[in-house]
Amino acid sequence: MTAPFRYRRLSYVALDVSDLEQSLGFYRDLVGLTVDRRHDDTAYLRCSELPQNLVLREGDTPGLARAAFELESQADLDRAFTYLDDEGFAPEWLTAEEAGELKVGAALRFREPGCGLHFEFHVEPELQDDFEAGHTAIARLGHVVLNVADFATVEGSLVGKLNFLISDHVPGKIAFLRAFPNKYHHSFAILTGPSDGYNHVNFMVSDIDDVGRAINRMKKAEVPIVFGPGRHEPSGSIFLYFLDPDGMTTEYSFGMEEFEEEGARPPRELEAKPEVLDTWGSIPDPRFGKGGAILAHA
Ligand SMILES: CC(C)c1ccc(C(=O)O)c(O)c1O
Ligand SMILES: [Fe+2]
Repeated sequence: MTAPFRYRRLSYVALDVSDLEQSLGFYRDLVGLTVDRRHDDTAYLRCSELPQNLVLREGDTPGLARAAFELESQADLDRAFTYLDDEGFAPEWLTAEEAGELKVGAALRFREPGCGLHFEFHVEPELQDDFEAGHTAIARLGHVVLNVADFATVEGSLVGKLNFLISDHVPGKIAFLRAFPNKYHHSFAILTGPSDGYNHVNFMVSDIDDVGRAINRMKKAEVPIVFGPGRHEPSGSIFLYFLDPDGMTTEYSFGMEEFEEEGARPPRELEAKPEVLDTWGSIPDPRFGKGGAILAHA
């Protein structure tokens, strides 16, 4: 462990979409998120007690604008700022107004140079303890995945500098990363690809029936299902992937391996073969994980 800060969890992801009304309808009515609030061209949706798990903004290019992680304390955030600055990540504090819009106590942002993604670290999100799920028992925002052209550099930065631990990997091709000391098998993953891009966002559901019901709901709404249902070997989860109105991929998954902070098993080296991605034998549609850029702006 090199960096002097501890993650609490993946808090939210921000996507630019081509048509806010259309995407809002998709993530609310089909994925099952709740719209918490809207300001101008931006909507804040949630599936948990956090003030947002997905931020949607209308923009010219659909894609991933940022991934936001909650750190354990203000002291972690302060140490992270100094460390990131020293390491050349050029972090910037959000203004009080921006942090207020996000309903967090304080926040910083920086751009990871290897993949170009903006990361946000924040603390003290305003929690709504009586939050109730909609038609789907989404437990939490699970993970976000990127396609990266320079896999070794990005993996080196995330693991060597930003406190992610490898839970499992296909060496040089896929890395499933947990945000230490968060217990979930992965909150972030990278796949090698010809160019940098957004692969998918995942929501973890707490009932296997939510996956089954989603198959029929998506089919009825003519939403393309692009992979699954199946079971991932790495995390052990049952999954389903489908496309949003801009062709960006969303995953539902049920179940995931958890790790203790101390004494966790070492990372496994997995083979680069289709059965690792789905032990039930389905094959991804060519559109899986292809829609959406990693955006130059946060
Ligand atoms: C097919 C993608 C890259 C994938 C593979 C495995 C898991 C898992 O073990 O949970 C995922 O979540 C994935 O998105
Ligand atoms: Fe996933």
